[in-house]
Amino acid sequence: FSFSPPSQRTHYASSSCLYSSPAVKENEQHENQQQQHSHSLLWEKTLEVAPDSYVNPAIDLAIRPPEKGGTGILAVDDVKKDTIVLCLPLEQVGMIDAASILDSAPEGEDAVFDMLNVMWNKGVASEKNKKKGEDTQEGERLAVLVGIIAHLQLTRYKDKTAWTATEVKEGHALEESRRLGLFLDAMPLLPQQPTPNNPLQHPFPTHFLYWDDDEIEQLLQGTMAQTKAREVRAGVGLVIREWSAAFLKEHSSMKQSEILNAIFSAFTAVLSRSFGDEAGRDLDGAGRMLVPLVDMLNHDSEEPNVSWQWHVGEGDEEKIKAGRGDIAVTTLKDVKKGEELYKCYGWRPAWDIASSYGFVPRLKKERWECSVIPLFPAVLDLAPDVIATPNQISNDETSLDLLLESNYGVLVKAVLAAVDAANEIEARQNTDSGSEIASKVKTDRPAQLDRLEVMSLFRPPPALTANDFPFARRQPCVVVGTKIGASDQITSSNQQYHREALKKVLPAYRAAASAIAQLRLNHKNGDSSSSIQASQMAMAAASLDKGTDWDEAALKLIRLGINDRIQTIKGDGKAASTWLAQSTTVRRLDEISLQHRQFRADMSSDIREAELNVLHTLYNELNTLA
Ligand SMILES: C[S@@+](CC[C@H](N)C(=O)[O-])C[C@H]1O[C@@H](n2cnc3c(N)ncnc32)[C@H](O)[C@@H]1O
Repeated sequence: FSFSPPSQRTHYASSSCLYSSPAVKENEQHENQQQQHSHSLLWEKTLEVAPDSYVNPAIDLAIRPPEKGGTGILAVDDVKKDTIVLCLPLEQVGMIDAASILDSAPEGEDAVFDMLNVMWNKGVASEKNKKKGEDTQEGERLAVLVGIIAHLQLTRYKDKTAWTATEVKEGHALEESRRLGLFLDAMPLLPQQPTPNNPLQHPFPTHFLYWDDDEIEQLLQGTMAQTKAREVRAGVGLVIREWSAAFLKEHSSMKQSEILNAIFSAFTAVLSRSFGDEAGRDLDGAGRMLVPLVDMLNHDSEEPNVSWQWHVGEGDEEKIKAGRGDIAVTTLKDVKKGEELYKCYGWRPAWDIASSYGFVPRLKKERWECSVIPLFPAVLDLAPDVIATPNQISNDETSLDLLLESNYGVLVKAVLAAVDAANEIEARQNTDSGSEIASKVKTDRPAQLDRLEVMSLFRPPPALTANDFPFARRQPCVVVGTKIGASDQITSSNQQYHREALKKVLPAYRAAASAIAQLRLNHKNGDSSSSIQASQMAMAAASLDKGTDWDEAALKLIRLGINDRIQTIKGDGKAASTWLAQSTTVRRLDEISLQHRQFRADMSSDIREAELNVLHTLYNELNTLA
């Protein structure tokens, strides 16, 4: 990519038009030029106002043409391993976190801050009273940060575009939006109304929040990305409803669509640029914050060459807790002149990176990926004769399926309890025998995959019973991850990872097999209302129930489940091309919209491919196990 020194740098695009067409119309050029300077301005100004900041002379900001991925940080000279290349004192650089901005907001002055304060305090209170195993309130606190950004950006927009004094109210929002102005400018925002000459363009067209509903449904059909995208979009819908009164009050002179745009783009900014607060300052480290400059580092999970950490002297823990530490970026290896600096945003599978960051990392050699396998796949195919005579099958299938459906909560809890029991036994056995290989895999595996997670996907109603089930139902799935390679080559260490991944989820399938057996039995005995006995499932999962060989049933369930997933994800493999073809024939879209569609179609293929890769890999391994 091109890089020119600061004095004569060509300013291309900020993240706000990362993916938009390089062919800018003339009447948009002035506006874009303003945006084009935003990252460099921010870079220079941040360092100027933060006298204790440090930038190694061997690095500089790289602003590249939009098609090359926007801003990044470049080594302009060789840098040795373990060198600090950037160190920023949080106190001086204008970082944004919810707590500090809300703490200084005077009560009763501003309806948006008041509302966000209530939401924040509710989150904090429930976090404190949280029982073990309950979900954290991270989503809500992330939303509060979004609300703050949207509010400050709208205020900044009015302030910058010279609205009248009555429309730009003096107060905390105006002060903060001026203090953080350049940082806010470097985030995506699109408050203007579309006009025939200036169509509304998405500030971040690859982000799921900007896909159309039919794109989510058609292109992502069956993938985990679809579930995640639906969740994020539903969450945004909920907060918008909750926030609309306060936002309309504070920004009464703005159009509703402008407020909506600001909230949407603030969501993409927070999802794609915020950090977890590792200092634990904000209750268990669940709070998020935005830090300028450090947020210009792009992602590489396979070969990151830098990492960031809190930088404090001995005895400075109190400083970190109060959000006054330095954030330091250090090289992990020797970096050559001209190379870009990449950090790893954390181990996250393709669908997850896509839903936060709006891109799918390309696989260069091997990486951790995950997919889900249904716990109760195609239950009805298992052995219908056990529950009914052939001519009763369709009715009885329906009722057995209903039984699974109505026992959903109990089932999932029982499966998790069963897995805990099995893990305890395994842990005891491991301490006795001290398995070296197992412990190597344990330390290498990303923490997310070391715990078993059950999540819900939606599945369409079965064909036979569509009339009885005109609604999509939840399907409990187990998250399974393994290391996959860019090629088909399976190294022996990879094989070990696949095997461990299957071993990890086996207890869940033992429990599921036991549950299905119990439900069938109840059903056969005419007792369709009894719930499943968790204790029995736990015994089956841990193979304490010596009388039954649940392993065979469990392996069969996994195999069926993997097949089920492969068919669902593959089933719509043609969707992207059909859908793209419609763009020109049916929809007659303009060039930019077509380009965005192409981005989305490509992303969806990458997401599908990553999930299918995991599933095929595990299926092959299952065959060697059996
Ligand atoms: C924290 S920002 C990094 C700076 C960003 N490039 C910018 O222009 O401001 C994260 C965003 O950068 C882009 N990004 C980061 N790593 C990337 C990669 N490996 N490939 C493509 N885009 C990437 C994505 O748009 C992502 O949402």
